[in-house]
Amino acid sequence: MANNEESLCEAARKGDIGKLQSLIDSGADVTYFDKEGLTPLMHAAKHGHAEVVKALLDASAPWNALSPSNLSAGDFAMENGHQAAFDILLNMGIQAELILGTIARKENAKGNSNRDYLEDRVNFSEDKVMDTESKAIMMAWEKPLMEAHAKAICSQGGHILNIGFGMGLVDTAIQQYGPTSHTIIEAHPEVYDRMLQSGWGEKENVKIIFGRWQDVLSQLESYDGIFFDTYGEYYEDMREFHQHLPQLVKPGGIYSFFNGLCGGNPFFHVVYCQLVSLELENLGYSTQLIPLPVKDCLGEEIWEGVRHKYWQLDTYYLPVCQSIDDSE
Ligand SMILES: C[S@@+](CC[C@H](N)C(=O)[O-])C[C@H]1O[C@@H](n2cnc3c(N)ncnc32)[C@H](O)[C@@H]1O
Repeated sequence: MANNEESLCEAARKGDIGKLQSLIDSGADVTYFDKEGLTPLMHAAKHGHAEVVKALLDASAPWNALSPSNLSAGDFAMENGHQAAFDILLNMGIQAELILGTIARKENAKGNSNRDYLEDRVNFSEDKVMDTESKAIMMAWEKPLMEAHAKAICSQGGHILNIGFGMGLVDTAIQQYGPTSHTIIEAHPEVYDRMLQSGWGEKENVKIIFGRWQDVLSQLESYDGIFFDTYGEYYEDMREFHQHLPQLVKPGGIYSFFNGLCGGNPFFHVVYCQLVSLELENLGYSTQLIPLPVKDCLGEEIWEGVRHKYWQLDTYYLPVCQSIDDSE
């Protein structure tokens, strides 16, 4: 059973491109998982056979299939330091996601992706805010990251916009820079009530706008610093927000966002970091990704009672985006 496919895996392991190609031509299944749960593409990537990786991708081998330990071919290439194979897989991932994005835009369900979340209850505790499915909306371990984001977007002073209040960590840090104005958009009624109860409505330089950012765009001005960190939305929603940056960011202004993109898989995270940088570049923004080590703030106990571990990587890449015209 599956003799051709076992031979395909073997040819991929050995880098035998001739054998591999003839197996593909005779109809061997490139989507096959062997008894270890690995695909021919994973074997080729693990051993750094770039030519074989390319041939398998050309034959429609899935670039994003996962092994039982949740690793993709790109992760195997990355772990083993095979740059050429890694580059081919990275390129493939970016192209595939660009196409997916185009399809998503065409099928756009009119941007109501987190309607259920916004109508549901929210549980607040000292170290996290959770939804009713025990998924974390925001967690206290992110505090140093939020402080670093605040520092980046407040570096020009002036008028600051934050989208998504959560635990108010980034907003507390923004206040420490004494901005001229500090606008906060928050869409969840319970988070909004809590903001008011804790005095955010009385701060002199703070303006709170209640609603989804999509619905309140007409109330916005332009800002020296903007931070975007919502919950329950898709990459496509953030991409839609990015289309508004030219109107929202003042000349010389800084934009940043919570970079939790594919935070559960190292290779997919690299794909999305590159993808978002590329898409921002097409809008006229350069993106610097500043590495911040996070391993030390992430003990296993942090995730107790949390259903989805949304971050599993050792380094956080904090994006700092600026108009390309400003940085020239
Ligand atoms: C991850 S939390 C933000 C955490 C925040 N950066 C902090 O430092 O605590 C996301 C917040 O965005 C809000 N939110 C979700 N979708 C939104 C939308 N479309 N517009 C505005 N706020 C939204 C959620 O209710 C939640 O309070």
